[in-house]
Amino acid sequence: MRVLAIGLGGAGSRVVDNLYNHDRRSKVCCMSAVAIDIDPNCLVQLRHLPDPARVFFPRIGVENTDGITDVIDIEEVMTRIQAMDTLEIDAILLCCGLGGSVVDIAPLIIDELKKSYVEPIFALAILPCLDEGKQVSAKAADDLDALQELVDGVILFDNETWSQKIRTDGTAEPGFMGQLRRNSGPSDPRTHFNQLNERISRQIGLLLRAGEFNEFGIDVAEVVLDAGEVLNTLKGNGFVAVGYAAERLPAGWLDLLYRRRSLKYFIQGSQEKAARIVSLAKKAVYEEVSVPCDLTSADKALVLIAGPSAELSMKGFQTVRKWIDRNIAGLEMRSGDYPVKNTSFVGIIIVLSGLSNVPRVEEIREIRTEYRLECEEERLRAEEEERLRDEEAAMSQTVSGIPEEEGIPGFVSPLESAFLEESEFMTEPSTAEKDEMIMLRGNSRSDREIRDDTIDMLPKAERRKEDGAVVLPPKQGGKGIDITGTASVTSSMPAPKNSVFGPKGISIEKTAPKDDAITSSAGLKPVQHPKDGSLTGDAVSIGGTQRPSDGVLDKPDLCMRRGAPAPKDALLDQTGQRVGRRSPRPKEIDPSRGRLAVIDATERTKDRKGEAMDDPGDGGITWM
Ligand SMILES: Nc1nc2c(ncn2[C@@H]2O[C@H](COP(=O)(O)OP(=O)(O)OP(=O)(O)O)[C@@H](O)[C@H]2O)c(=O)[nH]1
Repeated sequence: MRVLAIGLGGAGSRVVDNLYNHDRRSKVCCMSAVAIDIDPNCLVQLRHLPDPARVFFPRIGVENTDGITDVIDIEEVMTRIQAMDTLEIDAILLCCGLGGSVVDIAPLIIDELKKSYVEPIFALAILPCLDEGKQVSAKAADDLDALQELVDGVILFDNETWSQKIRTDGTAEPGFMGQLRRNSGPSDPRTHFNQLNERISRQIGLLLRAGEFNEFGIDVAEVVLDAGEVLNTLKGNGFVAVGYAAERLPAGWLDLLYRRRSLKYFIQGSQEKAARIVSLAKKAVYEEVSVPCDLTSADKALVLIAGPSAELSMKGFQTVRKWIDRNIAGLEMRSGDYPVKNTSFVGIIIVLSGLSNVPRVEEIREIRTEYRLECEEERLRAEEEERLRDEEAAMSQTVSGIPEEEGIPGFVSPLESAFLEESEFMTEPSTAEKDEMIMLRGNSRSDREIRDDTIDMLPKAERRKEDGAVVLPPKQGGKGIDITGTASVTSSMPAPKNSVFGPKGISIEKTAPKDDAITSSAGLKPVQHPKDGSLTGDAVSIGGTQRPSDGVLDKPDLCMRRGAPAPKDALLDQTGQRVGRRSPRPKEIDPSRGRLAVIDATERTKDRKGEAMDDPGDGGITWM
């Protein structure tokens, strides 16, 4: 049949070059060929294709091979193809190495070819070797899937199988040449590819020439196999395997004379010929097939025997036909002979088409699945590492005091938190706490009466309602807590060491009491945990939860000390005064700090002024 062969990339170009050579050597000349590549070296090294058939697209401005479709101009490719002699072609054959980069343009070219040609398009797809890596195999599986959808049939050739076979055959070869090959070690890639391409050209080339003949080398066939039958076998969108086996005929004049003379030898000879065809057929299917496959999974088959017409045993041919016909899954079975005059070889081609069980295809698909999983794992691992790095960076920033990035929560341990809080507390002005206390102060105003009645230790006449003392709102369902009473006891003593009365007066919040009734104000702290001995007396019971009835407290002469045991504090004992009496102001502490109201700086100023003006002689105890 007449074929337009298009080679894509390095592999495709070399294969087409070799096919072209076989076609020209057979003098059948049924092939037009073109090679497309982005590697100039590859095109230059082709040995048989004419220069116009080599189409080169320089990779200019494209960094990686992902943009191969940008490098190769499909319109230019189509122009070059249409300029060739393609008028009488029966089919288009696209040759490419799967897993490469140039094969990526195959779908685009096929689309364009379908617009211009009605002839069937087949692909000759070369599967990569396993040692080329999982990525190449995975891409090969993708390429294969893409091609299978677009073309009428995919002829598979497995580099892995044939590379191993060539190595084994080379080392097993007897004689001097075999010894030479064994000593020379592994062949270089170019020689190795040439050997592979030679195999491809024999298998596919002979098939393409079936039905074609020339006046010099080809006899008339007994069972003619025309191009249409070959094409019908290949069609069907399935995978195609081509088995090819050949044997050199015994040579020499003596053998020829002996055969002509002896009837016995003639009978033996015809059996040998039939047996040769059968053994060649088995070899073609089981050993020399382009891709190992399951014969019984084939949908269609074609048998073609070739050689000198005298050597083509019709008996053997029929036996092979029956054998294939019985074993394939489908019903389509075609066969023919291809007599060649001037050859010393007998060969057979068996085409198995519509294959559903090709182990190597399954293998590269499994490799693809594995590879994708590995890529996914790799991606997840990279993301996890990235996340951990970010977290570590955020933590180190937090620890070193660098503000965290917005939106990224940082983790601070309780110890660090306390440390930071302490630092802030020691350095910041107490404005925030003052605000909070101002709010409490509002509450205290509303309860001032209660406070005054509860803990007044001074003569009532001397007490002012506007003395600025703060009283917490009464605990729900019960008793009001008098901060003033509490504080008054404390303030009568020298400033306690407790941090509650730290220099800034803010430590109240830091040592917040546990009692839920006083969570809104830290001012109760000194009452609950007094460290000063003076707090063990009357003042504690006053500032505590015991609330006397209003009627009792309204008595003007009521003095808490009278009902309580004498305080143990030596200071109080010495003075012999009532607790409620003003004591000298401690020098080191601003007297106003004894009151909760002093937290607010402005209020404190006002209060100080108010005290100075309105309440100058309260005896000292109201300063707190
Ligand atoms: N049978 C055979 N296979 C080949 C040959 N050259 C390469 N291959 C195989 O084909 C696959 C694709 O290789 P190439 O066709 O050279 O790749 P490309 O499309 O030119 O693109 P690059 O990946 O850039 O080289 C490789 O993985 C090989 O397995 C060759 O000459 N003969």
